[in-house]
Amino acid sequence: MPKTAYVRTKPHLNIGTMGHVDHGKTTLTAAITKVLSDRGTGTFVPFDRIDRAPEEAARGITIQISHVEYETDTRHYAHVDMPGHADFIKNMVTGAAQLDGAILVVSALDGIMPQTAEHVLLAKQVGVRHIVVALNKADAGDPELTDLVELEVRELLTAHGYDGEHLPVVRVSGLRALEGDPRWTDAISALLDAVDTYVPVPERYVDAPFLLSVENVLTITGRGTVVTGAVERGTVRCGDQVAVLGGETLHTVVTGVETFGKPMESAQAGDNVALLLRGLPRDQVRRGDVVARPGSVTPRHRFTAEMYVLSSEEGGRRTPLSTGYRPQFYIRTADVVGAIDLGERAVARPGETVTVTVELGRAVPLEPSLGFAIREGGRTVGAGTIRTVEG
Ligand SMILES: Nc1nc2c(ncn2[C@@H]2O[C@H](COP(=O)(O)OP(=O)(O)OP(=O)(O)O)[C@@H](O)[C@H]2O)c(=O)[nH]1
Ligand SMILES: [Mg+2]
Repeated sequence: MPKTAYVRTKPHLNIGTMGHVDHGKTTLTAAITKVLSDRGTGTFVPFDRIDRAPEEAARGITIQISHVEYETDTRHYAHVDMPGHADFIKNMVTGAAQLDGAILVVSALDGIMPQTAEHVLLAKQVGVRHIVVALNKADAGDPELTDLVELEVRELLTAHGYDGEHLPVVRVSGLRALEGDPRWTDAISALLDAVDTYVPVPERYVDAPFLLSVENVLTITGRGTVVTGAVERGTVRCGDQVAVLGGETLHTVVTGVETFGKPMESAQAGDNVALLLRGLPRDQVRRGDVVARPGSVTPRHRFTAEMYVLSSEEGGRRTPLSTGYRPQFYIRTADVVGAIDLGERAVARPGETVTVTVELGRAVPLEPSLGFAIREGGRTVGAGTIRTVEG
């Protein structure tokens, strides 16, 4: 079946909803697509199409459950609504989401809750530079209480290094907007205007060698193996030779490039894409592998980094960690065990920033200024930035 090609007419940005469980992220995401489909620049994606498991999505090669796409007058957006708290953590710390900006959803009825704070902290650590706040459920909240919630949210954001005083806070009701109530569809438009104006178009490294960190691997019957993810840098087009860096380095050719089910002539840094790879067996590539221009990156085991150890209030450890500690490292979309060496320092206490040397259990492409998070027993206990790569 012929498909309409993707035509790049507006800058593309990646945004997403974050916030405490049940504060209305998915409802708001659905409401945004509804308002934009009424304006004629998007397709309505109902709640239950956003909130579902990836295996259930069988259409096209780019379906990623939690991604929806839409356009405002000035931009094309890929919007990721992470289905649950665990997915949020995973996507944020691995950089899979690669958000240029985020919509922090806070229920006007409940105010700041533990995951509100945790998501703000993580967003800051993974380099999300711009946050717009949606005070959701404003239809049901008392306006004075909502004022207090707004103050509280602004303070939280300021405490984490965001411009809490000035950043946009918009009162919305995802639920009422979905029902078509004009007061609340207008509020969604106001939220989108705030995102359009407050989140700048980021600098894209389109001239750098191509690199994509694999988020998902799919098999399309009759076509082959497809990898999905966000292009971190460079450009890629059909016919390009690429290296797949995982266990061992494999060489292949890109035979299809799509975004949201539409073929593209060329994808560039920032785009969410699916790449069809020639003759690559499904079991030869997995989440966390890197697809890159051949010769442009080398997998490595060892690096030094500055690392922040989360305090227990931030959901981190209560006890210090010491040399020999072996947490899971989340680097791009990869998840790999690594041993920490603190050098002359005996221990690192929660709340401290330390310099560490890390030896990973498996080689992955590394480079200075790349971010990572460390997790143990299902929670994030630290986050850092690579300073030097050693071998
Ligand atoms: N009154 C009111 N209720 C809302 C609004 N938005 C969402 N809700 C309700 O809040 C509940 C949670 O909404 P979701 O959109 O699933 O929340 P979520 O943040 O995506 O939840 P998780 O993905 O589980 O973290 C549902 O029962 C919604 O109907 C709103 O604007 N007003
Ligand atoms: Mg949800």
